[in-house]
Amino acid sequence: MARIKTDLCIIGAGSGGLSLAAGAVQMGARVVLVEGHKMGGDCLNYGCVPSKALLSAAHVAQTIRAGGCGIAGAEPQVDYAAAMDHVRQAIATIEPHDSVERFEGLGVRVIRGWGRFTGPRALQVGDDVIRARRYVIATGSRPVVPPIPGLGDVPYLTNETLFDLRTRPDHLLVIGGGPIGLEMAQAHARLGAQVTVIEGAQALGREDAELRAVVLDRLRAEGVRIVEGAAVERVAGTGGAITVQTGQGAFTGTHLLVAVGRKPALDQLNLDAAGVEVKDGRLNLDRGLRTTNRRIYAIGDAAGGAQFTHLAGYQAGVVIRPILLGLPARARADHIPRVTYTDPELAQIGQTEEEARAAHGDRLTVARSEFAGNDRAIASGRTHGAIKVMVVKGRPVGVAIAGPDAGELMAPWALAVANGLKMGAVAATVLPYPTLGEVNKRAAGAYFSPKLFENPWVKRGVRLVQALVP
Ligand SMILES: Cc1cc2nc3c(=O)[nH]c(=O)nc-3n(C[C@H](O)[C@H](O)[C@H](O)COP(=O)(O)OP(=O)(O)OC[C@H]3O[C@@H](n4cnc5c(N)ncnc54)[C@H](O)[C@@H]3O)c2cc1C
Ligand SMILES: NC(=O)c1ccc[n+]([C@@H]2O[C@H](COP(=O)([O-])OP(=O)(O)OC[C@H]3O[C@@H](n4cnc5c(N)ncnc54)[C@H](O)[C@@H]3O)[C@@H](O)[C@H]2O)c1
Repeated sequence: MARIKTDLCIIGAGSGGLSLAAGAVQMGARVVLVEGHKMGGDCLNYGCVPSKALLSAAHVAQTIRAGGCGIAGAEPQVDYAAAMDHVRQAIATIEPHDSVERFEGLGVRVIRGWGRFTGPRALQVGDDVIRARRYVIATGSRPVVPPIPGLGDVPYLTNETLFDLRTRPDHLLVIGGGPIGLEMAQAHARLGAQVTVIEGAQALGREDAELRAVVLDRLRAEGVRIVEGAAVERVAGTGGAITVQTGQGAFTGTHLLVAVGRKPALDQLNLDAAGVEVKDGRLNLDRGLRTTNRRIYAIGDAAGGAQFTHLAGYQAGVVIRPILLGLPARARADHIPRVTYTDPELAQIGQTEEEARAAHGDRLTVARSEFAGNDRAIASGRTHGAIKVMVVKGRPVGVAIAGPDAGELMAPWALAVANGLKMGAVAATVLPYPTLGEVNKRAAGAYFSPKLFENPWVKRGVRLVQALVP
């Protein structure tokens, strides 16, 4: 048995743990990183990377199928196993960046095994006991498996097994119309599968109602069946013929994907022994992401908030301040963007129109711009969608974009919201023509144009100057 003393022990080598380990060791701390399964965690192995790689394969198929700009469409020859090879290739290309070798090269001590607290300052991994000045729980999340009668008896998929498929499902049933469900629904439909999404409430229910509809309409137009308000009553069948019985009828498919959310992975940590309080499956954290044990912090999906790789990375930057430098830190949430990578993409930062209206009432102005009015979108035949900017006292409090490259278009708004910039900062930019990015400037312009063009004082002033100034 080895007794290891260190400054910082990070449990989980996923998006959050790796960011923190790389930052902390390069700033001079002694760092131990504990990983029980695959380096890179969910994002690399079962999440962002495989899902975006499969969506890209599906995008190629759809581009061929749809044609456009004067080019006739044709049914693409889809080799599902080859598309999954592309997924594997994408993972393999990124893998070295997250590998044990790279992190050991940086000076991190990487220990492979599952970590379990045996006391307030002791973590056991196999035969090793780690005594650290500070610990960070970065153990991610696991798929929620809802207590649906019969589910345990059918061979269902989750994001952890979906990317192992080598043969395209003939008919994929998806329970859950969140980002996982819809991204994978569109990917599979474009690769030639029949797809039915069964959603208990509203698909993409947290998103801006108007722009959510833009995405759902497109998916439906491409043949994805989306049944909303369908409470699942039971599941039955065998591989190849699985039936999901809902309040809205029964749906039978060949495969079933369960995508109804993910819960923090805390079970294995024996948190009681460490004096870390957990309530309803969530850690009790202060605003600086510290648990009820002052030596233990949590970041990423394990922290129990929104679940995004960039959020985990941001939170790594938050906890590094108190842990390494003894400085106070507070985690913000208002400036974290999110994107659902369907086509069109749906991107959001801050408040949706509904949330902003509830919070700010008449003080809210919604400035908008349509892709149909953007010259680049017109030239490339991708005119579906719009941007809405929720503005209070001249500052954006929320931005929602549905349309081509919506995620990329969020960049200036992420800058504005993070730094408290006013609409004038976006309106004052000069952007290359023709770019999709001009929708952002157009939306900012739309905020100012009533103030400028519908203002009688401005008109009077202009008339006066024209009459009096020689
Ligand atoms: C299908 C899918 C698509 C997604 N797409 C996106 C996207 O496009 N953009 C985005 O921002 N986010 C996306 N996400 C979310 C993103 O993957 C997560 O938010 C992110 O991975 C969280 O990082 P993390 O470090 O908290 O956890 P993880 O990356 O999951 O890492 C946790 C690690 O901890 C390890 N671990 C757990 N318990 C222990 C223990 N006791 N001891 C040792 N090790 C342990 C695990 O093995 C794992 O490697 C997606 C998720 C899914 C499922
Ligand atoms: N592009 C991205 O950033 C991205 C992509 C995928 C996943 N993620 C993250 O991963 C996490 C998990 O994603 P997700 O889509 O599984 O979860 P989610 O919680 O976002 O969506 C789950 C959906 O399933 C529905 N649902 C729940 N129980 C149900 C039931 N019994 N029957 C029918 N419908 C039911 C919910 O109403 C909800 O619409 C999310 O936090 C998400 O942010 C992010």
